[in-house]
Amino acid sequence: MTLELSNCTYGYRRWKRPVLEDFSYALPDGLTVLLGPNGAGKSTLLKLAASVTTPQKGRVTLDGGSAGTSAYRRAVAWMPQDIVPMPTLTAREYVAYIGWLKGMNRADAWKQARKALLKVELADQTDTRTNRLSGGQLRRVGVAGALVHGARVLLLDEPTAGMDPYQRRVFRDILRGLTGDVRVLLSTHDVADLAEEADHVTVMYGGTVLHHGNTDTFLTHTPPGTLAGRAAEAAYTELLRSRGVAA
Ligand SMILES: Nc1ncnc2c1ncn2[C@@H]1O[C@H](COP(=O)(O)OP(=O)(O)OP(=O)(O)O)[C@@H](O)[C@H]1O
Repeated sequence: MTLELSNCTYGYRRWKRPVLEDFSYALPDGLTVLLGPNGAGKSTLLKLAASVTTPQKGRVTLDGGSAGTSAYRRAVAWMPQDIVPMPTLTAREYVAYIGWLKGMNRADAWKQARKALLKVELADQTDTRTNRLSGGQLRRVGVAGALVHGARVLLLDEPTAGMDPYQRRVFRDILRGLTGDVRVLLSTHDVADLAEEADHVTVMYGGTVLHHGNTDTFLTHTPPGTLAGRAAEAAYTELLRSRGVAA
């Protein structure tokens, strides 16, 4: 199963330089952590892969099938960077609605929404309206939304931002518990928290991929003498520095 962006160009404004230009990327198996400074293009890459936006040039495909088809949308889950609460919907209704939009029937979506909320430990908030949830709780609702339809590819935009340390751990356990050939691309600034969990690390800067490889290769950039638990963070900083890029 391969999700691929081939020679994609995408810009938000016609008169401005595109954010991604002739950009190609193939999502490897397992968990890939996407790192990069603010404005590097991480969210843009995730939105194109999620088929939320369409490239002005190039193709986005899953096993050769084009993005935008219902099969593609069903197979690919996206958690946006900003989860917008819907005041009229409860947490369970919100997650079920995502499932329904992804092609599930109402009964399945309703049932799976509860299961997904249990996974993110929000069983006690299923009937709470989404505008009454805290920022961290709302992000967990977003994670539940990405899990609800049993997607084969999860695209998660800063899923742990605003989560407390315990919930970040619950989230890591959810990732470890994914079974079968589920591929995950996850953008984060919590380098220390997630990069060492990953199978692969992609670092973006200025709309290009600065580094892409397995986590061991990424960690070879860690300077000697780095404190335990800081290896990923130090490797990231060193990598940017060695390429003349300020983090
Ligand atoms: N809706 C938009 N309209 C215009 N420009 C945008 C829009 N969204 C993003 N951009 C621009 O596109 C570039 C890439 O942004 P993107 O959100 O993909 O970066 P990012 O790596 O996800 O950043 P961050 O870590 O801050 O979330 C930035 O220069 C940003 O200003």
